[in-house]
Amino acid sequence: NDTSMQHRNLNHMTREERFSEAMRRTLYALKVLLPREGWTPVGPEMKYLARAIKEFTFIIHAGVFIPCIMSYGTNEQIAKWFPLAADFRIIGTYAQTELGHGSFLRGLETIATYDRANQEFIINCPKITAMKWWPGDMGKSANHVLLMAELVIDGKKYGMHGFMVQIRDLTTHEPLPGVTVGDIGAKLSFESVDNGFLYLQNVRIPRENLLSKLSEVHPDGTYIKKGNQRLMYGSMVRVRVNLIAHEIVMPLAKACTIAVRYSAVRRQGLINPSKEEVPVLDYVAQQHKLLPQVATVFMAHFAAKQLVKMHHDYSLEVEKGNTSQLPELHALSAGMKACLSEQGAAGAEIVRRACGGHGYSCGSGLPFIVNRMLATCTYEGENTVMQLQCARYLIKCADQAKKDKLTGSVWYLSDFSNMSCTAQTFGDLQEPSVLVKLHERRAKCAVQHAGKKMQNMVKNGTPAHDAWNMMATLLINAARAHIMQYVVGTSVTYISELSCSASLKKILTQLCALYALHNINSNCGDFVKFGCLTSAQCDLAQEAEFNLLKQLRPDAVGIVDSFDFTDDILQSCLGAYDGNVYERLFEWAKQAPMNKTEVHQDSYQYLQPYLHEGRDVLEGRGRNSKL
Ligand SMILES: CCCCCCCCCCC/C=C/C(=O)SCCNC(=O)CCNC(=O)[C@H](O)C(C)(C)COP(=O)(O)OP(=O)(O)OC[C@H]1O[C@@H](n2cnc3c(N)ncnc32)[C@H](O)[C@@H]1OP(=O)(O)O
Ligand SMILES: Cc1cc2nc3c(=O)[nH]c(=O)nc-3n(C[C@H](O)[C@H](O)[C@H](O)COP(=O)(O)OP(=O)(O)OC[C@H]3O[C@@H](n4cnc5c(N)ncnc54)[C@H](O)[C@@H]3O)c2cc1C
Repeated sequence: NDTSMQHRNLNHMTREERFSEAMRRTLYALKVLLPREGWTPVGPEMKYLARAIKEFTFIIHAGVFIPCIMSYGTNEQIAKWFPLAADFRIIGTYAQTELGHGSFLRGLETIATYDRANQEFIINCPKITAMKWWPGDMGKSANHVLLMAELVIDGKKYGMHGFMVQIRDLTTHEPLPGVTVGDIGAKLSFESVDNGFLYLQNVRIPRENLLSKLSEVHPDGTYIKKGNQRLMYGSMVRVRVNLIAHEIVMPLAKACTIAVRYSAVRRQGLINPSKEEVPVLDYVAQQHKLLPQVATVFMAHFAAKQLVKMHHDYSLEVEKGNTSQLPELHALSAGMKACLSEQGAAGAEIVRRACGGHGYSCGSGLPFIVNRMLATCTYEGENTVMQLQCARYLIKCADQAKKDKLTGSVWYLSDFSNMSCTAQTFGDLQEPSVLVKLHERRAKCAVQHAGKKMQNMVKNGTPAHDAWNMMATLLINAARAHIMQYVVGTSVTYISELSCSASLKKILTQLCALYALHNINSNCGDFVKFGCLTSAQCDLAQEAEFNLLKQLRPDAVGIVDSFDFTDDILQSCLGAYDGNVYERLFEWAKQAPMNKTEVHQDSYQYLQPYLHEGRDVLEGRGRNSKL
């Protein structure tokens, strides 16, 4: 309720106004509202902010830069930089992606060469493709970067390492010598974020600025490895784990809230010709668009909670020196980020489109959400690349399953029990245990199918890397199937263990079944091809989904109300709690800058001459037509 936190109408602001407004609001929130004993920029308050502020700055500073200091810094380096970063006395970003490389990290070209005589690293972008490009907060805000660069000592390359590099003067904010930095220009979304470019030319930093938890360089240039070098990729794992809740579940919940509320208000057309116009939410076609997306919000939320717990437990083990969980966590986080961002972004567009013309208006709040969710499919690991990383792990596990009993998220790959489905009615197919088994079997068959195809190609003389490349689409499907069985399985377990009222558990169970059935019906080719379902059972699966839509329709608005977004957070004329859609749309449109004058001044410049001529024609005064 603090007016300083209330959103102004972002759609009627320029990009620079939005950049300034987001910075003002974020700093106000962080500096005024939140500091409490033990506050940290990655604590629960940040989660509140991520929910409450439609556009805020310093996402990378708080969500990536600071956690990286904790992950890659020694205790001394943490003691030095964490307090400065937590109090915003330094503003940082995570500068890894380059103009020429983002996915293939071994191809990064920025070099950090050790200068033994001066005990410094010389940072250099040897050519334009080495320039850092995309990091958030880097164009105009950050004065430091956590620079990911190839470490070179005496001409020998040691791979990607993290370096703390100051890029702007802490007083004047001017770029330092050797630093060319700026904003990369307009993007599909994240208008308020200054994603930037950074060209470093022979910038010198002290030896102590190599973040040295995992490796260090002694004054004489001796390189010491201190841990599993794959932990150098740990920041990306953490962000992939965290972004699911904040950048996928939360925005999709907002979009569903808007679309379901609007669909309950919007009357359009007739179902029974003898009755009055119906709310579009009464159309089964509309329920089929909206309710599976509502279900996705809950299931992705439950699965993300499990992943966050797994990441937390893994982090505790890493502190003890045990990194054995890293391969599974990497595969799961990469796969979850890719598959849920794909589902979430597609789902947000489905519900936007379900709102007709007003869903195309920025006043609905939906285009903002859709465009922003599209970015989740690219950043923090482009989805295709992430799905292939997940598949790489699955293929290895499938081989291992032939001789070992697997555990963890891949346990089903060594489950050779009879998994045939005996469902005879659509009710049988709404049973959580049946749905879990179906998803496990489909995933196991998809992984084995891709693996078998590649093995056969290699047996016939195809090089393994070519077989991998040619079967990539099957591998990606296997990764998706694996994640779907993980989401369904963890959600069923989570709901069964949830202590809540029977009526709430019934609704959550129905939503879980809806999510699973919608996934089956959207991928029934796999389920039939792998013998999981007969054609007749596929019909029952569709019947089961339609039955759940009917059961959930009466509670649809109550379910999205439970997300408890305020009108200020939603910023939507269609999704406001009072349902006064038309009055809100009209008021919103009238505030558009285009309407600040009755006649737009450019009309006088370009249109007026023709208007006069038009009047002459209308009043019978001919004119020499030159047309
Ligand atoms: C309150 C805060 C809320 C959070 C809100 C967040 C908002 C987000 C805003 C947006 C921020 C965006 C930031 C960015 O985009 S940062 C840049 C992200 N970039 C990437 O993700 C790059 C993706 N590419 C890679 O990770 C690697 O290049 C790739 C893994 C694809 C390949 O690496 P490499 O060639 O070195 O490895 P291989 O494929 O050959 O595999 C080698 C082995 O290493 C294992 N591996 C790979 N990655 C990891 C990892 N991350 N962790 C652990 N292990 C890993 C891989 O499995 C191989 O193992 P095996 O040999 O055993 O199979
Ligand atoms: C909004 C936003 C914010 C970002 N913030 C940051 C940030 O703060 N810090 C940072 O360092 N970076 C950031 N990035 C950059 C982001 O991490 C990269 O864009 C991402 O990693 C993808 O890399 P790329 O852009 O080089 O695409 P590429 O890797 O070039 O991908 C291009 C295409 O090639 C395909 N492809 C690539 N490799 C393979 C493969 N092995 N197999 C099959 N297909 C492949 C991809 O699937 C894709 O379709 C941000 C990007 C965006 C959009």
